[in-house]
Amino acid sequence: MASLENIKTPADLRKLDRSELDGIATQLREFVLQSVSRTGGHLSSNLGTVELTIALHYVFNTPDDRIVWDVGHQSYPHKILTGRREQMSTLRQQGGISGFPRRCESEYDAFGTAHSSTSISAVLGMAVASRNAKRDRQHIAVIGDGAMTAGMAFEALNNAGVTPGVNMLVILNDNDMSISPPVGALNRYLARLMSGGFYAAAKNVGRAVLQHVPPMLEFARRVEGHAKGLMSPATLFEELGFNYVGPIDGHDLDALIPTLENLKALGGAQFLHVVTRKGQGYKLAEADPVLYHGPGKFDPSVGIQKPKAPTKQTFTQVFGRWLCDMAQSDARLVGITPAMREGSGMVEFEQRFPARYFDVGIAEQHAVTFAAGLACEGQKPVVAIYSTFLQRAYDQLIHDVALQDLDVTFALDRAGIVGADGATHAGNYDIAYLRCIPNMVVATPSDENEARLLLSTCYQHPGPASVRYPRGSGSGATVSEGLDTVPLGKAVVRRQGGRIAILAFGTLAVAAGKAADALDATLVDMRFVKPLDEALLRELSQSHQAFVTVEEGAVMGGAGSAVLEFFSRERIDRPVLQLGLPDRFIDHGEQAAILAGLGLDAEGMQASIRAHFAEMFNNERAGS
Ligand SMILES: Cc1ncc(C[n+]2csc(CCOP(=O)(O)OP(=O)(O)O)c2C)c(N)n1
Ligand SMILES: CC(=O)[C@@H](O)[C@H](O)COP(=O)(O)O
Ligand SMILES: [Mg+2]
Repeated sequence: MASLENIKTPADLRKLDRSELDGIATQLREFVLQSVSRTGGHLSSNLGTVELTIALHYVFNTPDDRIVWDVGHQSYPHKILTGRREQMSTLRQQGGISGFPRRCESEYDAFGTAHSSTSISAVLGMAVASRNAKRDRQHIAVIGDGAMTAGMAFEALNNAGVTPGVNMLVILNDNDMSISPPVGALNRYLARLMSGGFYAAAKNVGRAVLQHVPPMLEFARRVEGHAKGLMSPATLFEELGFNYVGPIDGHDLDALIPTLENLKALGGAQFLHVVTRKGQGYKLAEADPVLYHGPGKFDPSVGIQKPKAPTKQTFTQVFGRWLCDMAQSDARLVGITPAMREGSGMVEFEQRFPARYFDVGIAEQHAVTFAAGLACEGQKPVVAIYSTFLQRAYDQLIHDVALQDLDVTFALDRAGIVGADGATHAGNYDIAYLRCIPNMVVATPSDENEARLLLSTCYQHPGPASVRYPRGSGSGATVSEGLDTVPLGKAVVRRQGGRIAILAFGTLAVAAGKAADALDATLVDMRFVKPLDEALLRELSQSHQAFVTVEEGAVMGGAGSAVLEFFSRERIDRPVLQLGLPDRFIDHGEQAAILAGLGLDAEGMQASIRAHFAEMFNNERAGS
């Protein structure tokens, strides 16, 4: 039997006989399961793409032919077949391989992905470049039914369908799931494509043709004609200019391989609809693909277990509870998520307030403008969104919400370092990209209780407002039950100290507090980046010689910059040390370790402050 261990590159795979591939698929699936159970990572989607990955590398001449994995969270089988099997034990850990495709990691990773729905645009760009260079190669986008709901995917299809002379194949990997169950009219349309016995018949297209292998072009025409003959009327994708084939069974190599060979021979703009199951081959994941979408480490023989001891409440949970409480007290509240119900803590809200819950699909831009429309008519929308994904909706935030001063609350989860997902998902830029927008309130809670207070405060503010909080939990502060608010733009002095004032924006306040204790510095929980508590800053500048700003966000343009701008405007001549995230992308790893590595733990802050203000500390020592 052919062994997975002997496949160092796809060329080794291509040397195998077709009959050996089923054995490889079994080993590959088992390897994915065992490996992810030891490292944590995206499981269900990868179990679902085992056969598709084998078929693609078997049929196409990778890496010369380009494969772009949309989102890329389903690319582990691809990593394993392209020389990274042994490195899978380092997946998503500091110094290890990424959980997503990266051009710098392998020549087989044709394009870096992680934010969804970019694959068709990227592949079209590559296909046009190849056409212009008269290079004969294939360009393949593998995109899930969830990722297909984003506007960007349709922008690309719209463009591709009328672009002449491009060799591109879009493979829709339809598992009838996003992270949570799929939503929207497109999902209903895809379900219709599979109804009425059509899918059952189409499933056998490849197998039937394999039995009498005709010359390639004849074969191609027959498969094409057969699949199309089953379709009436033309699919949406045909109307957009693609040659649509499918749906076919994405776990059946006898269907996949001849169909891909056929499409390869045809060239042009091809669209293949493949049906897979999320979690395929691992019963627990098949039964609950949501739970197994992105698990931590677990024992595959028993599956994911509930923690025995109570765990600290996460910021996501604090938000979820607050949302339900506020919805209970204010009938105008509506909650919006762009396809991140679980991750954003909205499961209970959906159950309790189904008519006020909106999962709009992977459609961040639409989510924000949809909220703007709701706000125009007196509803109070809360958009729950990861900091990194709000980047997608920046123009909507400015043009549709802030410019019209609409009452929309943004609950920004995963602000700052996110850990295992790495640079693509890091929420490092929201302070910088939000604080420059007129009308926008930017709140940075320092702990879980502050998060609740600031959510209520921002919600009651009659204009656009954002509250940012990180992945996981904070100090573990007890969270009050009420819906109290705090004065907008007012900071709180948590510790009165000597010559240095540390201004903390957000959850790094805890580490900053320890540094303040050690240095006998003043500690201020700033609460808001905007409006900035200018009165307090003016006052502190009278009594302190130096300032330190601390934030888990990009230093450039961040909260520290806001303080410096204010000092400059007011001609306040005090040195300011800005502590925060440097001007480079920060790779995956464990959150606390990354922060410590950047000098953003208590010891690191202390050391930076001592070094930066060495003269002051030396004089102090000399004077005492
Ligand atoms: C722009 C953007 N929004 C949200 C996400 C979070 N996200 C990652 S995977 C996923 C679901 C994707 O569904 P699908 O494409 O069908 O792939 P499947 O998980 O079913 O394999 C979502 C919402 C993302 N990666 N990018
Ligand atoms: C691939 C993707 O974008 C999501 O699955 C993401 O990895 C979820 O991150 P959290 O685990 O922080 O919810
Ligand atoms: Mg899907």
